[in-house]
Amino acid sequence: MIVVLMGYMGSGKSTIGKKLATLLNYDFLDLDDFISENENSSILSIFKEKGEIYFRKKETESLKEIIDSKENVVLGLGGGTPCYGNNLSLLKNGKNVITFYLKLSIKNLAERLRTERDERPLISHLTSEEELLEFIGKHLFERAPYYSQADYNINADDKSKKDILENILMHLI
Ligand SMILES: Nc1ncnc2c1ncn2[C@@H]1O[C@H](COP(=O)(O)OP(=O)(O)O)[C@@H](O)[C@H]1O
Ligand SMILES: O=C(O)C1=C[C@@H](OP(=O)(O)O)[C@@H](O)[C@H](O)C1
Ligand SMILES: [Mg+2]
Repeated sequence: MIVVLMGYMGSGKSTIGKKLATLLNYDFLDLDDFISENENSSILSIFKEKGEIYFRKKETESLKEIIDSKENVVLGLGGGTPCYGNNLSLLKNGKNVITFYLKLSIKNLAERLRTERDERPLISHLTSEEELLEFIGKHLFERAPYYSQADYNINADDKSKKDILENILMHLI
């Protein structure tokens, strides 16, 4: 089985994904890290030096490779992954792929991302709190229709990591 976590930047895909993998005794794969390692470059540098279109191409190629070749892994996507190209179809049609959307409010996301903008090229330029809130609001409105097609929507707003993990595990066991 491939357990996939999707959701907006800062929703906890990487953090929860690692813990979930440990609990399931699966390997954890973070799509961003997979791309970074293959490209020998940080996500921020890939965006800066090669541009977002290049990143999106690598993102789709990497997703395909993982879905075709891995088993018993938890996969944390990037925030944009389900919203580009045929990525969502790859996930929905993948054999033994189960998808979870970590769903958080704009307010919760902004609180987390306020201190974590530097490594995230799409928001690193936003300086004021109002700008960040406005950006997330519009962006999430565009992306939510993709995220909500996950097999399970997990309410992660104000929830502890433990609560979120229990909720996910409930659907897996
Ligand atoms: N349930 C939670 N409660 C509080 N903070 C959390 C929770 N889940 C994740 N975080 C924190 O939110 C930040 C973003 O998490 P991260 O896993 O990097 O998100 P993503 O990979 O979805 O962008 C990190 O600082 C992480 O420690
Ligand atoms: O939302 C996005 O389009 C992106 C989210 C990032 O991953 P996280 O969601 O882990 O921050 C990373 O893939 C890249 O910066 C683009
Ligand atoms: Mg991440």
